[in-house]
Amino acid sequence: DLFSALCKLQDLLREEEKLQLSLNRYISSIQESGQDVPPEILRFSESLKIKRKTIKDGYRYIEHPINDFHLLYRFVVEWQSVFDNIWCKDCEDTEAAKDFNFTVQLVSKRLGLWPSTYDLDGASSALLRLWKVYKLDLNKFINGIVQTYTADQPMSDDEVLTVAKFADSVKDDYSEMRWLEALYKRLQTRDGFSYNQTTVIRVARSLAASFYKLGFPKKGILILEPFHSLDNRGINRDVAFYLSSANSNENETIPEPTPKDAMYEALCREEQKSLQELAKLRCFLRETVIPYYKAKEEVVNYEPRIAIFHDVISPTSIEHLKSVASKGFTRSTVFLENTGPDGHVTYGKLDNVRVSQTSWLGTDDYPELSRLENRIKLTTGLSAEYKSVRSHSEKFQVLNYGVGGMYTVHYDYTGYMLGIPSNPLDSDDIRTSGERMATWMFYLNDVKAGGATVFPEVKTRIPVAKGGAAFWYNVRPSGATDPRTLHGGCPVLVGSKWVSNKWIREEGQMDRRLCGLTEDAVENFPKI
Ligand SMILES: O=C(O)CCC(=O)C(=O)O
Ligand SMILES: [Fe+2]
Repeated sequence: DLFSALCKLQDLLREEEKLQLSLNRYISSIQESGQDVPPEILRFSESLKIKRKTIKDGYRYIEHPINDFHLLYRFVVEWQSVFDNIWCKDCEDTEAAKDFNFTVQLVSKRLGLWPSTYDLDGASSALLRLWKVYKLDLNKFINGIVQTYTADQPMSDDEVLTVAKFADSVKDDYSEMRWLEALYKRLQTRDGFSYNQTTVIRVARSLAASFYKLGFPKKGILILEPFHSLDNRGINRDVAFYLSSANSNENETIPEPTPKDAMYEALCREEQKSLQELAKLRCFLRETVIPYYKAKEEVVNYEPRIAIFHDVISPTSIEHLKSVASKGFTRSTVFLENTGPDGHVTYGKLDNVRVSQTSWLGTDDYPELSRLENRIKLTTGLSAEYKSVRSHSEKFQVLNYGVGGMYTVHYDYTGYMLGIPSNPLDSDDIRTSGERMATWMFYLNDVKAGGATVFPEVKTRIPVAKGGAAFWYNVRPSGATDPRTLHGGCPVLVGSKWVSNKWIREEGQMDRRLCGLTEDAVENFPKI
């Protein structure tokens, strides 16, 4: 979906300006010829004027989840209905309509794919995810408020209903109820609220139905009570139905479902280590082979050791990485076997567990990146040299997550050890390089809210800090994979997130990391 693809949203924002200009031309030429413009088109054009006026900085606009939702909603629902209105299949198009349709076709060509309901579903799913993971106040969220960041407009009633309907479609009854409830509350506090308004009735009935679905018919009856005097047939029927299934021992509160990855989500919100454990963590200046260079190491977990190295990449290198990576972005895949309908097996597939854009950069194409490889070697003692066969490391993988972008918990190791037949479809460089022994991950920007890297098995959290890097071993000194390294990237709440992975392989580390004498040997790190 487009929701978390930053550059795609920027394209939409830019192309919308062209559509807007063209629509204005269409309206004035219809008016000049003395005809009437359909009122719904005039209404849309007026509201668009107001919405687009506040977009001064397009980049800042799409950093907010509610703005992103607005943008996609406009394309999938509102613009679509304008097109349907102006485009006339069986009649002779007027010059004005022809001109407008021509612009639409041009824009459509430039965008490649027009945003679809699939993308809007992705956007709804992202809003639900952010609300749940960060336990956002829903009344504020639908009004566009996330911490100190406010969207240009609150969500419209129809937009909130879209998210509730999506929750219903994926059988997330609890979320559907909460979103309808928040909308109903908002309607109640609005000037001119009245029980006989069609929107109010519609939302109240949907809310009552969702209470019923959750097994709380009495709450449904209570919601519909103020509407009794209307003597509305539909409402009366609903109430009679809920009455027939109500029983006296209905609970007061509706239990909130527990999430599948509760520790991941808790860590995304805040650190979960006890104060005693936190008190033992230390920062070190780690000696390197260069006498005057000591690496700033902050230990965030001892067993297994997970560290942040601060200030290991300069702003210039960061800009360079980002700019070359942007040219080659594709939607990230995960390393999964995927059997097609014809039985043909491919590796890597699109999946909602990993929502980001990816680009691979090697020293074969960008020799200047060897300086960064040297920096990693200097700091970790491991060789990060990229080679076309028996490589010591993989290419730099640059990732860009937009709002809602994330990577659910996973292991970085592949299960392919040195000397063991590996994925035959891997390229020569890494097929011959063994396991992903260690992960080095540069943080290339600051994220306004969200986006931490978290390790649920060891209750460890790495907040994003530009210019730093995270480092840990995915295998023990013996070479056994270490499941305690389970980790994930938290959803971006506001802003965007840029990181670059460098996976260090077994090959080439022979005399750099000692294997120890026992199966469970650990490195002799300084300990507190
Ligand atoms: O973005 C993050 O914080 C984690 C990324 C990650 O774990 C990966 O790309 O393997
Ligand atoms: Fe990872």
